[in-house]
Amino acid sequence: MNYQAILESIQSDLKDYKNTGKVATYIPELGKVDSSKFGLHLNCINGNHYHLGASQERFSIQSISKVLSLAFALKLERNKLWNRVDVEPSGDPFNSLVQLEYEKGIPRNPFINAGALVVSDMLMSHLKNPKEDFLQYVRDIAGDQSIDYDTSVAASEMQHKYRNAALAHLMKDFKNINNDVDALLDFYFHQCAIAMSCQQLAQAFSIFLNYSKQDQSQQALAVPPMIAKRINALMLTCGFYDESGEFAFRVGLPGKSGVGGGIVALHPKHYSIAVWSPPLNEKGNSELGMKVLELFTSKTEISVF
Ligand SMILES: NC(=O)CC[C@H](N)C(=O)O
Repeated sequence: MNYQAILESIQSDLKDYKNTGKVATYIPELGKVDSSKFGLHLNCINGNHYHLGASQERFSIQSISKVLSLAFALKLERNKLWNRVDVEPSGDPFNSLVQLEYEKGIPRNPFINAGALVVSDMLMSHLKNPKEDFLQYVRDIAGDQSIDYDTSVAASEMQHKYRNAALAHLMKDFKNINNDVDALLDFYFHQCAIAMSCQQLAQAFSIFLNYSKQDQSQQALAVPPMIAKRINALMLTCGFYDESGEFAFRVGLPGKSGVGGGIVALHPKHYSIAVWSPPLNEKGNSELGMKVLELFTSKTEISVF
C-alpha cells in the first residue's frame, strides 16, 4: 500500500476544506493555540513511518491521556478496576454529571471525565509519586524521555476546575473516590496537560497493537492481548463520548480524542495513527481530524470492519 501517496491525496482533497470547528476556550490556555495547525503521523508495525505537516509539534493531549492512565492502572489494579468503573458508552458529553447521580457514583466508562477521575484515584493509591510515575510511564511507552507536562495548561484547568471538581465530590460522596479531591484534580489535570506530538502519540499507542513480533524493549511495555482487546473495545465504543457511534460509522477504528484537537486511532496488528487539528466540533472532537481519518480508512479500504 502506498501510504504516502494516500496521505498526500487526502491533504490535497482537503486543501480548501471549510472548517466549522472552534478551538476549546473553556481551558483558557488551550485557546491560545493557532487554529490552523495540522499534523499527522502514521506508524506501521513493519517499522515504516509516514507523516504530514507539523507531526513533530507538541500539543496538549487532554483526554487522550485517559487511555494511557487506564492501561497503567490495569497493570496495578487488574480486574478489580471494573468494580468501580463500568464499560458502557455514556451517550452523554464527556463532562456530564447526570448519570452519576442515578448510577450511584459509578462512571459509565473510563474515557469520560468521571471515569478517568476514578482511574486516577486508583493510580494515586498505588503510586508513591503519582505525577512523576505517570509521566515516566508515558515517556517509556513513547520511547522519548523529553515528554513533559505543560504546567501552564494544568494550572489554567485548575483555575476553572468547577465541573470536574463537582464530578469528583459527587463520587467521593458515593465512596468511589478515596484520595483528597484537590490532590486528585491536580493529578488528573496534569495527565491531560501532557504535551506530545503526533509522532510520539502514534508510538505510545503502538502498545495496543496486539502484535507479538515486537522487539524485546517494546514487548516489556506492550499491553497483554486480552487487555489490549478490552482497551481497544472501549476506545471503539466510548473513545469519542456521545459521538463514538459516528466515529465508528465514519472511520471504523478504535480511537481516542482530546480537546487539544488530537485524535489517535489504531488498527490492531497493522498501524497506529495520530492526527492534530485544534478546531473542535460541538461534541469536543477535532472536526478536521475526524475527516482525515474517515478519508484514510475510505481510501485504503481497510478498517477493523
Ligand atoms: N475531552 C477532553 O479532552 C476533556 C479533558 C479536559 N481536561 C477536561 O477535563 O475537561
